[in-house]
Amino acid sequence: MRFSERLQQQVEPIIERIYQDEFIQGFVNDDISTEAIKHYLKADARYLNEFAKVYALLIPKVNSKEEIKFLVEQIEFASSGEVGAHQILADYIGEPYLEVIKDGAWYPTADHYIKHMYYNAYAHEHAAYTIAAMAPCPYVYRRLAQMALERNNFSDNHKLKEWFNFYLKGMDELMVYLDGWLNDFSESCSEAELKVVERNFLESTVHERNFFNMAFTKQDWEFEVE
Ligand SMILES: Cc1ncc(CN)c(N)n1
Repeated sequence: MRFSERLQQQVEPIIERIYQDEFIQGFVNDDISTEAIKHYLKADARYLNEFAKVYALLIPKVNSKEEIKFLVEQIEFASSGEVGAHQILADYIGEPYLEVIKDGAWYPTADHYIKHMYYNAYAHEHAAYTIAAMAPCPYVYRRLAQMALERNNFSDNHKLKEWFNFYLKGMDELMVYLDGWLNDFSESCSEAELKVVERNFLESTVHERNFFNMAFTKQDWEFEVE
């Protein structure tokens, strides 16, 4: 079994838990609170902006023109293309997207997650450490979309079906690339290095779960600012 497949098998129980948690069940049942969606959008708009910048940090770590082009395309997608998925949620709650995200914030869980990626980008020269921390981002969303669309027969009136469709279609090429990088690394690195990379993937999958729960519970910092 290839390394990427082993990782994906390992995180399947975590993704099943994410699917069963209140946030995604709210999407499946087309019944999620406006406040939870707003919290998610405020956090995710910031997260995707930084996620795009983490891709930029990978450019000096790769060599071929093709890899550079791929990273540039992903910067474009994370910073602009994925707004399409956010727009579906803004339409669902009937509020203008830019208004919702204008006072976005780094809530504790989102903050922890993005720092996990930045740490790996700066602490390790090889791109695989960062890629392993980033790969659950598209992988978990595509898997959730597959689960939701396979397990439910959504009616044409289901308002959040489009959100699942967005992530079902858009992630394939990206996953082929990320898996390829991880598999190449796994063939040349030591056991100890592989353990760190594996852990990064697992930790980010847990971060994905925490991020949805952060939105559902409207998590915030517990201190007052003057
Ligand atoms: C936190 C998070 N993780 C993943 C995705 C899907 N790219 C996202 N928009 N936000």
